[in-house]
Parts: sequence; structure tokens; C-alpha cells
Amino acid sequence: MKHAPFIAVEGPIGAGKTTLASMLAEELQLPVIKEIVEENPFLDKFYQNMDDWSFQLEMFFLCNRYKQLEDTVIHYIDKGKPVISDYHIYKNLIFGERTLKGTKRDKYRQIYHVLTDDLPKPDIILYIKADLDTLLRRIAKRGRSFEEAIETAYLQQLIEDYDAAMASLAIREPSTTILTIDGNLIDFVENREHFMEIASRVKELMQ
Ligand SMILES: Nc1ncnc2c1ncn2[C@@H]1O[C@H](COP(=O)(O)OP(=O)(O)OP(=O)(O)O)[C@@H](O)[C@H]1O
Ligand SMILES: Nc1nc(=O)c2ncn([C@H]3C[C@H](O)[C@@H](CO)O3)c2[nH]1
Repeated sequence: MKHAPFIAVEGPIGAGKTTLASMLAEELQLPVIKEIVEENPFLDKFYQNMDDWSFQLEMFFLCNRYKQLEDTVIHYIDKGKPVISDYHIYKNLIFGERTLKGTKRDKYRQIYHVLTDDLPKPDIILYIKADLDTLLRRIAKRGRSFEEAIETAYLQQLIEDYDAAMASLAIREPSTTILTIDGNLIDFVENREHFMEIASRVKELMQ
């Protein structure tokens, strides 16, 4: 890889994206971009009633991430500096396709493409896969009260949506390297060797 890489960590809710991105940033001495969660005024309402709140929520996430990615381009990518993010804006489409219906979904798709088609794609995506039991355990461990209302069927659906989206991305974006991490077997939090294995794979990819 000749230029400074743009690295994104992806995976369904609670997979460990923020945790892994922060650990890698420290180990590899990279700046880290984290998604904004606590200031989101719609998330709580959305988990109580998805049909009523999905459009507001998806638009809020999209605008926030668009701004964050614009800043990332200005401060890092255009200056040739490597950076790691705990999400990729592509996740908006994964969620939007799942939570929106009918004309709102059509409008959202169009807005998504207008905003993002010319933005840089990550060079490396670390895709953390995990099964439903693992995700439910981690979401419970984190203990955000508004996430108690997450339905298992929704989470299971997202696991499948992520798998399909990553498979399609691998075909459409051959310049993005996707490194899949089995989040059920590889415990980068408790097992230092597991973490160092991931860190050295990323270092190799950055060469
Ligand atoms: N490999 C792991 N082993 C044990 N616990 C983990 C592991 N990865 C993450 N956790 C824990 O699981 C919880 C969720 O992790 P984290 O917040 O990093 O997930 P996330 O993918 O960023 O979530 P979200 O999709 O909501 O942004 C945290 O409490 C974290 O400490
Ligand atoms: N509907 C929807 N669309 C998104 O783009 C999106 N991104 C994150 N989330 C939810 C997952 C966690 O609860 C919490 C923190 O990641 O926010 C989303 N929900």
C-alpha cells in the first residue's frame, strides 16, 4: 500500500468496533474517529417505535457521518495521514435498507448516493462478525438503557445484512481489503495474543 491508509472497523451492533478501533489506534499510533452516539436525540425513540422514527434517525446518522467523513478527508486523507474509524459511512445504507420502507427508503437511497458517491472509500475494512448470542451478551455488558429495547429479530437480521453487504462490497470495491475477524472465537479484549495477531495483520496490510 503506497499511500497512508484509511482504515474502518465494521460489524453489527455491539460487535466490538469502538473497542478494536481504539486498541489498534493506540498500538499503531494512529488517530481514531469514533461515531457520535450519546448526543443522538432519536435513538431512544427509535428503539421504542422503529416505524415512527426510522427516517429521522437514519437522516441524523447520515448527516453526522457525512460531516465527520468530510472532516476526516480534510484533516487526514488529503494530507496523506493514516487514520482509523470505528465505522464506515456504508453502514448507513445497511441500516437504512433495513429500517426504512417505500418512498422514504427510495428518497434515503438517493440522498445517500448523492452525498457519498464521491467520498473516499476505506483501503482496509476490519469486519467483526459475531453471532446473536455474542452480540446480545456484549450489548448487555455495555448496559446502554435504550438498547434494552433492541429486538433479537432485528439484530439477527442485521447480522445477515452485514454479511451480504460485505460480500457485495468485496466484489464492487476490489481496492478495499476486507479482513474478517471471527468475534466469537477471537477475543481481542481478554486475549493479548489475539489482539497482537490482528495488529500485525493490519501492519502488514499497511506496508
Ligand atoms: N472481544 C471482546 N470480548 C469481550 N468483550 C468485548 C469484546 N469486544 C467488545 N467487548 C465489549 O462489548 C461491548 C460492546 O463493544 P463496543 O462498544 O466496542 O461495540 P461496537 O461494535 O462499537 O458497538 P456499536 O455498534 O453499538 O457502536 C463493550 O462493553 C466492550 O467492552
Ligand atoms: N438505525 C440505525 N442506523 C444507523 O445508521 C446506526 N448506526 C448506529 N446505530 C445504533 C446501533 C447502536 O444501538 C448505537 C451505537 O452504534 O446506534 C444505528 N441505528
